[in-house]
Amino acid sequence: MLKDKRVIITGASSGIGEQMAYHLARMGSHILITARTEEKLKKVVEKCTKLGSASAYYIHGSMDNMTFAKQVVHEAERLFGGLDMLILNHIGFTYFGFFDGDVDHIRKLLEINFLSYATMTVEALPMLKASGGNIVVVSSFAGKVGLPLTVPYSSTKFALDGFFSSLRMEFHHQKVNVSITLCVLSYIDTDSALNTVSHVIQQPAAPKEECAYEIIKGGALRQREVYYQYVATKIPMLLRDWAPEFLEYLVLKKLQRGCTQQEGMKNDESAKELKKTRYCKI
Ligand SMILES: NC(=O)C1=CN([C@@H]2O[C@H](COP(=O)(O)OP(=O)(O)OC[C@H]3O[C@@H](n4cnc5c(N)ncnc54)[C@H](OP(=O)(O)O)[C@@H]3O)[C@@H](O)[C@H]2O)C=CC1
Ligand SMILES: CC(C)CCC[C@@H](C)[C@H]1CC[C@H]2[C@@H]3C(=O)C=C4C[C@@H](O)CC[C@]4(C)[C@H]3CC[C@]12C
Repeated sequence: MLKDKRVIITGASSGIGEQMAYHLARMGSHILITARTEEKLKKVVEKCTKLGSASAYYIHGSMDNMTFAKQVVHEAERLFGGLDMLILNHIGFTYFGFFDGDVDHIRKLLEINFLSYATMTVEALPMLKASGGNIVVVSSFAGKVGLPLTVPYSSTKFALDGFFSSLRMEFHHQKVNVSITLCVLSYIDTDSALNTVSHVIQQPAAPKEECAYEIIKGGALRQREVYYQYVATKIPMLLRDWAPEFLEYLVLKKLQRGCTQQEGMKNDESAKELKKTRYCKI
């Protein structure tokens, strides 16, 4: 289904985005990837070409700049003459820890994680309407359920649900033949996730390769939502709607247990660990 399709993937220099690029390359798609780090993008493009992509290009820049967000879409138009799939996946740098009161950080993160998604969607819509294409939005369990330690991040992911779920309904009503797939992910074993939270979160992380495949499949099949890993995200979603207090109790109990363990730490090494948990890169 994806052979010769023209696809943009954002945040594809590492992690799930990088894996999506490799899957699409094997399927023979035309690929335009983007992120900030040019050297990494170059390597991903080289690998995509070897894997069999119909063509592979990159454009580097930061998604806190809406002019750049639009430029990425224009580049696809220039290179491919149209677009079949827009995969929105990048996220900006944030901390994994208790909310520190920094509202400017929320504003900045909203620009990268949310406003650039809306900007690219608006810009790409004429091409997607012409092709009857797909918009794929990578979100998180933290974009469906409020979780401690992720206040700014979670806010941006909830915003995506509001924007894209509402837009999807308007598309149905207006008979716009563009699908919107929102992906609700659990903990995935990307380097950045493992570096950030593996010392805090005990549950195992799911494989990024399979995760990337499920996201692409959901987009190509025009599913409204993708849940990965299915059980780890779907069961708590049922609790969210039918027993919210019970879900909150389970999450808080986990957090409480983690904090008690940390408070019990006395030596220097453990104190360092605690500091890491409060202010970590996401
Ligand atoms: N891993 C996980 O456990 C989970 C991940 N997700 C979601 O999956 C998606 C991918 O996550 P993951 O693969 O782990 O993340 P990574 O950190 O591996 O990848 C993030 C990508 O975004 C790029 N990026 C970072 N800052 C900017 C910026 N300012 N402008 C443009 N691009 C930027 C990075 O490249 P560069 O630094 O070169 O710009 C990189 O390519 C995200 O939407 C995330 O929310 C959801 C749930 C769990
Ligand atoms: C029923 C539950 C208690 C389920 C809990 C699920 C928890 C463990 C899952 C759901 C969403 C996940 C976070 C996420 O969305 C994105 C990122 C960005 C990445 O760079 C670093 C890891 C991080 C913070 C994930 C950490 C693990 C989270 C909180």
